[in-house]
Amino acid sequence: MKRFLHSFRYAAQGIVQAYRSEQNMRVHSVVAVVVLAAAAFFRVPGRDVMLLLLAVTLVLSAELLNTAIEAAVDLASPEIHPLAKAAKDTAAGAVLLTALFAVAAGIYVFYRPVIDWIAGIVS
Ligand SMILES: Nc1ncnc2c1ncn2[C@@H]1O[C@H](COP(=O)(O)OP(=O)(O)OP(=O)(O)O)[C@@H](O)[C@H]1O
Repeated sequence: MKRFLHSFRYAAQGIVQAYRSEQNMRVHSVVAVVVLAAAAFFRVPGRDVMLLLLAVTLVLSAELLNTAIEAAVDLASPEIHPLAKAAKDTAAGAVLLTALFAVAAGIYVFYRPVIDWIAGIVS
């Protein structure tokens, strides 16, 4: 049980460390809060909120893995090496893919509510 609780503490330390060192983590988190606030404002259905939460979780998880890979590569290969570049660029590619999914999910969820909201203001 104690080891189990320790593993939670180490995981939390990893997340805090990523927030301290990675500006992208902070930017993605601010965007996530704004998106979830917008979901509350537009009263989007529960299943759409779950889709947004999935997108947010994917992006932040990919960013954490990217941070871990960057740290491991910098430790293993502080000098310039094509494999170091491949590892870092591939990890960054994973973040990009999840971010594109998040944009697609955002358009899917907010397109209709935003159109209806604008129509309500104009009419
Ligand atoms: N050891 C290395 N060997 C070869 N290319 C590297 C190496 N380190 C970094 N690079 C190249 O430089 C790019 C930027 O590397 P860096 O470590 O600054 O990552 P970053 O994505 O900018 O990190 P951060 O998210 O902290 O800003 C990498 O994507 C890679 O193409």
